[in-house]
Amino acid sequence: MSAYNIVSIAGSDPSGGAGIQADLKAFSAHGAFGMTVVAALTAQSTRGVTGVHPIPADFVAHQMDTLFSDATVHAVKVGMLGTAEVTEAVAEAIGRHGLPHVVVDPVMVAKSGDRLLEPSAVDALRTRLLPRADLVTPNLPEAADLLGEPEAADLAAMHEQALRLLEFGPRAVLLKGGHLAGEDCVDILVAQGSAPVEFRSPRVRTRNTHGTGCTLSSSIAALLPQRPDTASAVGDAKAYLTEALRRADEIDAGGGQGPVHHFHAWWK
Ligand SMILES: Nc1ncnc2c1ncn2[C@@H]1O[C@H](COP(=O)(O)OP(=O)(O)O)[C@@H](O)[C@H]1O
Ligand SMILES: Cc1ncc(COP(=O)(O)OP(=O)(O)O)c(N)n1
Repeated sequence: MSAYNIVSIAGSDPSGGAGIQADLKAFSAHGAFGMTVVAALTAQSTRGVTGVHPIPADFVAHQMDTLFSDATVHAVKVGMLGTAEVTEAVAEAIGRHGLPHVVVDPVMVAKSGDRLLEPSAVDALRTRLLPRADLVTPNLPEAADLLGEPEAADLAAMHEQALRLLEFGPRAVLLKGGHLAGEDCVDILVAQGSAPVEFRSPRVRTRNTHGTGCTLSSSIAALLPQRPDTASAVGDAKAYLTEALRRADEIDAGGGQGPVHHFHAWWK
């Protein structure tokens, strides 16, 4: 019997590399039982997003209420929400159900450049959802958008922005540095009352980085109930992701930017 039920509240990526499909794979890879609340549909392949179809906010809330009135949930990962209405409904239901270990990946734009959150929803994300998050995991463009300032260009600026993001109310911020140039990919974890922690991994030279943010945040959500603290969950999740990137070229899911290898530890 699996000890942990982890829920992904996120969008669907039919190509399987990001969104709820990636989240379920990452949950499973970490020995957790995955559940989903579908918050948006996309038409998407490794070459990009060709369409977004929102789910009515009341039906997203209905999925949450139905699931949480039955199952015990040990952690939650929130990803693509698409609209302000869905963002508000998810934030409200998280509060109403008192969900534990809430990891928010504030998905705004895919690596292909396609917009996944309508611009008018950024305020709801900032003011309604972030205060309910135990951990928020923006990449550099998302952090800049949330703060309304230019993207951090070095580690010092990343530290400053991570601390300013804490002021929106999450208990911790993991600012991801994959978009900075350099031999290493460095992410910074800050939390109220503790010293910042840097997580550094060698940059893997692969084109197949689709879904790295989804995979990292869902791995952290799966590990939080299994680890003594957030830093330990982040460190183990990043090590898993780095290996998934090293083995990414073994998967052939299309002709564009492909997925990471979620099951690198099992498939020989
Ligand atoms: N080529 C790479 N090699 C190793 N780690 C990477 C690589 N690209 C991104 N990462 C790591 O993947 C995670 C997500 O990356 P990032 O690109 O910053 O966010 P997103 O996928 O949301 O755009 C971070 O831990 C980052 O350091
Ligand atoms: C449905 C869906 N959700 C999220 C994303 C973005 O995922 P992310 O992990 O940030 O990866 P990239 O798109 O940046 O490669 C998505 N594309 N689709």
